[in-house]
Formats: sequence, C-alpha cells, structure tokens
Amino acid sequence: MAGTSISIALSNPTRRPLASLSSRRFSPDFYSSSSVRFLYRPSFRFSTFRMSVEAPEKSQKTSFLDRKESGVLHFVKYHGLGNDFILVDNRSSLEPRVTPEQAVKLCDRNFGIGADGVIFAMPGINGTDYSMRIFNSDGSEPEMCGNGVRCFARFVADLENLHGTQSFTIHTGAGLIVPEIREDGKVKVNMGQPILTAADIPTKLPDTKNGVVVQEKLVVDGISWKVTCVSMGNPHCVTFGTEHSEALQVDDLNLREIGPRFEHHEMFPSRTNTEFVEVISRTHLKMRVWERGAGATLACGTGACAVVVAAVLEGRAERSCTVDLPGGPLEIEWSEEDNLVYMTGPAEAVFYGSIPI
Ligand SMILES: N[C@@H](CCC[C@H](N)C(=O)O)C(=O)O
Repeated sequence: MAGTSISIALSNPTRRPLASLSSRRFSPDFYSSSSVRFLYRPSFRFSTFRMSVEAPEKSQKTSFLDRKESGVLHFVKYHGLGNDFILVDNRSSLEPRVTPEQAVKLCDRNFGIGADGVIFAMPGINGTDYSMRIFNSDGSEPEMCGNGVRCFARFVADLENLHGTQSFTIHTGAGLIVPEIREDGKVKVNMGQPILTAADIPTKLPDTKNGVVVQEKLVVDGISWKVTCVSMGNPHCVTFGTEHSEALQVDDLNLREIGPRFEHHEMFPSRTNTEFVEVISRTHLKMRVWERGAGATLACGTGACAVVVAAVLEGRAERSCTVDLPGGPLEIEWSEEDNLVYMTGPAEAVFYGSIPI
C-alpha cells in the first residue's frame, strides 16, 4: 500500500441524484472531473489526513466499488431526509465487512465519515433478493430502518445498474420488507404490519385496550407522559403530550435532555426510539425523534410509521398522513385492508469514498 493514495469525492458535482447516473455507476472518471478530493495516507487510520486538489483521472475503467483492496472500505453515503447512512456493498458475504466498533468510528462526525448508521447490502436469504443489516452510530444493531431501506433500494439499483421503476424483496431483522423505486425517484416501502402487543414491542408497560399499549402513563423525571407503544420491527414510544398538557409544541422540547431518559427507561428492556408529536390536522402530523443508538436525528422512517399507527389508535388522525420531520416530509399510510404500513419518501446519494479500516 505504501505510496498509494486513496481519494474521497466529497460531492456529486452535478447535484443530480446518483441513481440517475447509474450507467456510470460509481465511476471515478465521472466524479473526479470537478470535485475536491481528500488525500491521505492509508496508515493514518482515522487520526489524521491531508487535503489536496487533484487533476482529473482518465484511465480507470472499473467501477469504484469493484476495487477490493484489503484494509480499505469503499462506501457510498446516502441520506433519507437528512437521516444519513454509510452504504457498504456486502453482496459477496453474509458477514458484515465492518465491525460494530469500526461502525462507531466511521459514523463519528469529527473523526470519521459521519453518519447515523452503517448499512450492509447482503445476499438474499429465504428466497429474498437481498438482506439488509445495519449498525447504529453507537454500534448497536437494530432490526430495521425505514429511511435506510429507501437508501438501500437506491444503492442496489445503482450497483446493479438498474433503471426506472424497480422493486426488491429484502430480508431484515424485522422480516420481509419490499421497497419500490418509483418513476419520480422516490421510494415507496411496504413496511409490514405494526406489532402492538406489549411483550413483542417490547415494553413492560401494561397493555390497555385489546392487548395494546395506548395512552399509558410513563413517568420520566417526575413528569407523567401519555405514551403509545408500537413496534415496526424496532421499538417506538410515541407521545402527544403529558397528563397535564396534551398539546405538544415539538420545537420547544429539549430533546438531548429528555431523549436519553426515554431511551433508557426501565419500561423498555431493549431501549426505545421515542417520537414527540404535534397534531397539525387529522392528516398532517409534525414530529421530532430521539433514536435508540443514534440520538436526535433529522428523520426516522420507522418512527413516522409508528406515529401514524399511534395517532390512529388514539383517534387523533386518519390512516393516511403527511408526517413532517426536521429533515422533511414522509407520506405514511396504514392500510385498513391488509394492516400493512406504507412509507413514501426520498433517498439521495451524497458522496462516495474509501477509508482505511
Ligand atoms: N432511522 C431509522 C431507524 C434506525 C434504527 C433505530 N435507531 C433503532 O435502533 O431502532 C429509520 O429511519 O427507521
């Protein structure tokens, strides 16, 4: 490796989504033409790097992600409404190419690439096209990730050089998930059925109506919150307010202070994601989220699904809603017909690069 250099292209210079460029895949020829490139010595290992501007490369013919040097991770960074992920081509193995400890370093916004999680595109199992695994930025492994699965769909379409509408079956820790890339580039995902029984969410809160945990009291730092618990494969605690004030103003919340207290509350044996929700109308909700293992994020797809399910269970909203998150809106529908939840939203490539691991 001595004497070689590795580059990270920091931006898509055309500002066009990467998926629309999929015939060039992740080709350095294209990306090096005008982007500022980072250059570092592989031996530096997260600690230091130098920056320089390089002349365009003309000679490389293979896809960027086809290069398989050991000790180097090639990745593409995507985001879904600002919920950002490092996507890794792991299609040759069911063993993640990054350990949880390495994921923590890669996700670090000062000393690494910076992301809310690392996602692995793996071979399908049980007859599915692909499997998806994810590590949160704290190294823990959740069962599912809604924004992540939209990014995953765009990533594999680019890897496989697929154009136009596409649909995949994906095995996840939450079971079968089916994203569909639409003509307009947005991704609609069949997120499966919500899980509502206390033991399966899991929560130690008592079930109220028909075995579900709806508007149950949860005391956090002496304040009685009213919460509804929903699993979309991963656990969510949804609140529209406290016993004394039902009308939350979500912009006023000190999420960094109260978020961890919900996440680690003794009522949630597997920790929990928490959504704080303001009802704008019966078809329009606004939320902020504190994610298990990732903290305050700009969006949470499974969280938005859980919010609509909770709002319906509490009689606050219709089954089809726009959910505003800090990073932008998601369209969520909880179908009465088949009990499935559908999420529609964007997923965008941000940059690609290589990093020593
Ligand atoms: N941001 C994700 C959820 C990621 C997993 C979550 N932090 C957990 O631990 O359950 C989403 O968009 O759903």
